[in-house]
Amino acid sequence: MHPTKTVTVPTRVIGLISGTSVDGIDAALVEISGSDLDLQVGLIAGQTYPYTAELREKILAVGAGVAISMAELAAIDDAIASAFAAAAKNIQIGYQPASLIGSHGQTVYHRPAHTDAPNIALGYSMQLGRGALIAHLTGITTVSNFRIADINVGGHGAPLVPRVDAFLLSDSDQVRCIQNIGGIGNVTYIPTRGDHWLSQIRAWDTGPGNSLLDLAVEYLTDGGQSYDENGNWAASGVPCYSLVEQWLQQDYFHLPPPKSTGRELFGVAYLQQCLKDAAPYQLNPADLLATLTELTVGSIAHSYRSFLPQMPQQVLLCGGGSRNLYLKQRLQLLLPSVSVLTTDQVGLNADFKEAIAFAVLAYWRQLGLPGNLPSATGAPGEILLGEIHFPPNVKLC
Ligand SMILES: Nc1ncnc2c1ncn2[C@@H]1O[C@H](COP(=O)(O)OP(=O)(O)OP(=O)(O)O)[C@@H](O)[C@H]1O
Ligand SMILES: CC(=O)N[C@H]1[C@@H]2OC[C@@H](O2)[C@@H](O)[C@@H]1O[C@H](C)C(=O)O
Repeated sequence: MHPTKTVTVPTRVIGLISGTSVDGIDAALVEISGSDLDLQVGLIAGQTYPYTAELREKILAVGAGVAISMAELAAIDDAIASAFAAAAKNIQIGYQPASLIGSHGQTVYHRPAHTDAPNIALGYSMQLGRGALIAHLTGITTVSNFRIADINVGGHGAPLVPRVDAFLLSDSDQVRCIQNIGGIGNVTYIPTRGDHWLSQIRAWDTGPGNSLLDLAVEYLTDGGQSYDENGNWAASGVPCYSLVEQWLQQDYFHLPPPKSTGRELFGVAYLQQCLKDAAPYQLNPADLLATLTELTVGSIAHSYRSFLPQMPQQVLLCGGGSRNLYLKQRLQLLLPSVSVLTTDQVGLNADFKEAIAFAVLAYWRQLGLPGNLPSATGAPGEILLGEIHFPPNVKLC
């Protein structure tokens, strides 16, 4: 795993992703130069484009296992691609246009190898919003379907952001953990830059981020609210530690990395079980939210203690959960020796980091550079990620 020296010219790229919260499309218009240790990314514009309520509901239903026909699947795939293409067009308004798009798409299913299908050697992960249609609608070369190459060689295909974290957020003095708190949480542990630092990086999905909290808020408000702004509601409650301890016994938290997960595990059925477990304690809504927050931060702290080679000096939060002040405060209490900050505080936008990462992954694909980190995904080696789709105006030969 040797950093390479590739001569590059600054490239304007759009990164697109809708994550496991299914709250909308994060779009980042960036200017990228360099390749690895000299990688530089300037964020020109970042915007979230919410899905229509109808499309969001369909996506959540498909993700939750509701049966649909192949024709309906194709229609959802194309509706997502059209929404992604519209986001890509919109983010460029008023700026020099981009020459490349990196689109993660929308995950609707993720099954790591040997989970629920012990005899199948390869995992399965499905992201909708086909890149070919995005390229067709925008006229811009589009890289998509990033996870499949890693999965095809036996990796989890997730998390994929760690290699980007490594080159944008490593430091010569500080050992860092980059902790994303989206629907699902994931960490990238980065030792200080030095000999073999890249091969010493560790990364995995820590478990629930906001997924259970959001579902609980929706349940408690009868669909009136979709999340707990700043964690204010949870902050007015008291966590039930016996429940948190009970929930932390769950297998996933004890599985050694590399590991990945999704709403298939930490989704509606999981929350229903949590509500059943909580019934004897007669928690009020605020206590329930405080307890679920404690599960998120407890699972993060537990996984650091169990699986990191050493505690970091800094944890840099990103993703929507980094705005949840109560959650951040609770995490700081559980990690007293660590400074809990956000990636904003070291110059990388915490809301658009994932979108930026998929712009970088597309750029690396175009340069012929690998995008995965084998220590993060469990793949046997580095590999090129993403399928390239050319727009109709490009001469193919
Ligand atoms: N001000 C806020 N206060 C509390 N929570 C917030 C705030 N803003 C966003 N969030 C939480 O962040 C979530 C969205 O986070 P994000 O967009 O990072 O998730 P995602 O990218 O969909 O997920 P993943 O990273 O798992 O793919 C919201 O659903 C909400 O729970
Ligand atoms: C299958 C899938 O979409 N996984 C997401 C999810 O959301 C957070 C966590 O679980 C992470 O593993 C991944 O996304 C980021 C962008 C990644 O691949 O690094």
